Amino acid sequence: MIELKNTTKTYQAGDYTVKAIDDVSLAFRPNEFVAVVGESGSGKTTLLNVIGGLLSYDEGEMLVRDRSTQSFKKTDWDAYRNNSVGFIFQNYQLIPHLSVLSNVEMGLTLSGVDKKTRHQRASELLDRVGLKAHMNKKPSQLSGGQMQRVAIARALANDPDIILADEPTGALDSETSEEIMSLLTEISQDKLILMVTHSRDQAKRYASRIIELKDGQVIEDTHPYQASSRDTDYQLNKTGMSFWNALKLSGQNIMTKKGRTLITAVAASIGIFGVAVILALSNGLNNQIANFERESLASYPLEIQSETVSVEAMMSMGEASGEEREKYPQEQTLLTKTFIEDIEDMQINNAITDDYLNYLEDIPREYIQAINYDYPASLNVLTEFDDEVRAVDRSTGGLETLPGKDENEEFNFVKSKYDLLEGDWPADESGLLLVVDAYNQIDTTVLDSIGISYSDDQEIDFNAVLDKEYQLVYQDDFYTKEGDLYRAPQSQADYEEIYEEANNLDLSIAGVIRPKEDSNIEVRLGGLMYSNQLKMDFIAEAQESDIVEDQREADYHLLTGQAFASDEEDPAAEDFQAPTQMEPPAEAIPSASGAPAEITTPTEAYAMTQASMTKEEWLSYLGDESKPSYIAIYPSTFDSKNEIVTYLEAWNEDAAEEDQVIVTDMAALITDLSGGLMNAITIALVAFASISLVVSMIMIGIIIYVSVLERTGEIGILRALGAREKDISRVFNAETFIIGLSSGLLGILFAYLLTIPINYIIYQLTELENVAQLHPAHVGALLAISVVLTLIGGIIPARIAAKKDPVLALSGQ
Ligand SMILES: Nc1ncnc2c1ncn2[C@@H]1O[C@H](COP(=O)(O)OP(=O)(O)OP(=O)(O)O)[C@@H](O)[C@H]1O
Repeated sequence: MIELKNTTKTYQAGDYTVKAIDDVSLAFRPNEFVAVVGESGSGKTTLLNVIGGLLSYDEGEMLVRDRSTQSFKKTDWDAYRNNSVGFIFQNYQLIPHLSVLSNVEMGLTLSGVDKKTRHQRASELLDRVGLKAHMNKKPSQLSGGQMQRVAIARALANDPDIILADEPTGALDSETSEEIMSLLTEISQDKLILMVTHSRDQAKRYASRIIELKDGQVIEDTHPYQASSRDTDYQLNKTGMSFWNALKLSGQNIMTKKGRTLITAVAASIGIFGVAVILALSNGLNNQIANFERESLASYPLEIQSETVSVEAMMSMGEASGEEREKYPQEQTLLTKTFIEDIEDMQINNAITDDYLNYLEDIPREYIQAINYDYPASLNVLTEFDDEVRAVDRSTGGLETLPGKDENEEFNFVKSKYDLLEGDWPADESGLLLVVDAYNQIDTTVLDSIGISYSDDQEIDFNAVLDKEYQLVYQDDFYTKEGDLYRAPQSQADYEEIYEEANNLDLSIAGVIRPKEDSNIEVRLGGLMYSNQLKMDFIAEAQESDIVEDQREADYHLLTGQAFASDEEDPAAEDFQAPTQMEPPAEAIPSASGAPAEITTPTEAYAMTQASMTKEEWLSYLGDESKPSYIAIYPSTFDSKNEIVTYLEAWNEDAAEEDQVIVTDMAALITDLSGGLMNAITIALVAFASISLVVSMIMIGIIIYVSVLERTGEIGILRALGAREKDISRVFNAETFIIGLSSGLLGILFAYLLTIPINYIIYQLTELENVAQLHPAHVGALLAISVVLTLIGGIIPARIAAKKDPVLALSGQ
């Protein structure tokens, strides 16, 4: 059955070594009751543990059913203990948090026997040791003798070949001892029993063979045996514990320390709780921002300008040129950069061709609220003010076209976005609208320009400005031919004269309007708005005018007689205009009825005679250009804007590079900024809260280590029953898993509960509803993070547990 050949086991204790078993050769019969006796320290327990596979021998050989164990790997020893050996200890070694039945079943569980068979076999054995009625009790509810019977039943569960009993009656009174001994005698009918005992009497009474040890050597053997039979078909059935069983085992263990586990889980949940609250808030705020954008930014148009400089290019103006340069250097040296030389490359010339305009016309109408076209032509609008006639100065504000291709469209738009405070909506193009801001204000500079008198302490009645008159003067009347040149009006007398021209179109203020409360249109200065049709008519007239027809022919400026600036001019030349002048920023936000910076006053008209002007620019200014220089597309909804963007991008995909048109999306720019900021704040806060996750992780590690210390005995028993090292770490990983999952769930629960008062407070402060919202994806991720982090925290203690020496573990070390 079992055979030791010159087996030696040496303990290394500090400097000196102890040969606990010294060159022992013994063979055992398949069924006999062997008592091992000897003085204390003679090596009895060591012999038992070597035979039981709990200790490895150093020299010699051990055969199991004639098979050498020298080639046994760790897991083979585990399987050997599980399949072939049953242990009975002096102090019973039952797992306290499992029922009697589960204790008996454990060995079967480890060898993968199914639940039903397990249950049947365990109850049979409990019946055999007379404890069937107690099988659902916990070990602590039994007497010593009863506990030892449970241990015997457990030792028999896997039907092993060998039962190893180390002083099985050492803790029992004599009467109970006798009962246990008769039970063992009965078992020895068909099994090998090796029993360590201090009592020679007991050995003589029950054992069929007595082996006496002294200093690790056999000094007496009453019934020696020579192994003869050859039995070589010994097969090991590998053991293992499924994660589910580990979970059940640890779950039952945790049930014995509910309070502590709960406190641990609560403490560990703080990190998850913090991150969950931050994510809930940032998720909610992002939703709020998205909603806000949907509602408000829908009114921002998509803009197309004939000439534009990309935002990125503008931003690069103050930055280092080329390679990385140090900011605020110490060196007393001057460095060069070539921003202005490079600006030409940064400038985008959008080819607004007829084809492109037609393409814009084909945008499905349901996507669009209005399209606003602005032309470079400048209207000559005059008005009377303090008995003087003056031109309305568009550079300081006052005149803007209404968005919309035709009257229908522009009035739909303006009516949906503005309230009419006084007067009527214009009946035709001669009607102007006076725009005030949310406080009913108009800037004084604008009032000066559009000729409305005011004094600081006096409010102007809306009725006083209604019907105020203006004159639109056509080019033929505005510019007078003098010889080869033309003259722009300069004196008060000139203005008074042209103000009375019969051809002039009479304009008047038809109504006063203000942006609706929910329109999100911000009026900056206030001023006048006129219909698109008015400008189209003016342009049509201008194209037939003398000055335009003559200017087309002439190569010099008809006001000054001087040559024009060339189109191919070197941009680095001295009269280069800074990009801010190329594209007045006011035009970027056309809804702010402010100051589209086109030039109409005498002084500024004079500026148009500057040498920097090209012929083309001057002609456009006069009105010889029917293509818009600026287009604003107002989407009907936030979603339809994306449709429009897709539609416009399709044009660029098909077009050659020079025909591509860059569309500016101010709203997207704002969105990117705000979204990015929100994400940055979230990341910072989550990183902060994650510190507590790390703290939790360390805490879990410590708690699991404490659990390892407490469950040391259990580790020993499980190992004796055949559990692999892997199964032991699995048991503790299961424990961390339970703690991690519960702390994650608790953290989420607390975070969810906290969102209720948070939302209440935010609502009281801002009237924003349900800002803090936990996203299901975040919940899932946080639970996973909680479990993974605690598992990481538990790895080291679980490894310590797995590496524990089973013999030491059994003695509680
Ligand atoms: N883990 C160990 N490390 C070092 N020495 C050990 C260890 N375990 C046992 N020994 C030594 O090995 C020898 C045999 O010990 P063992 O426990 O086998 O004796 P025993 O006969 O079972 O004693 P007892 O009857 O007191 O239980 C003793 O000298 C003991 O001190």
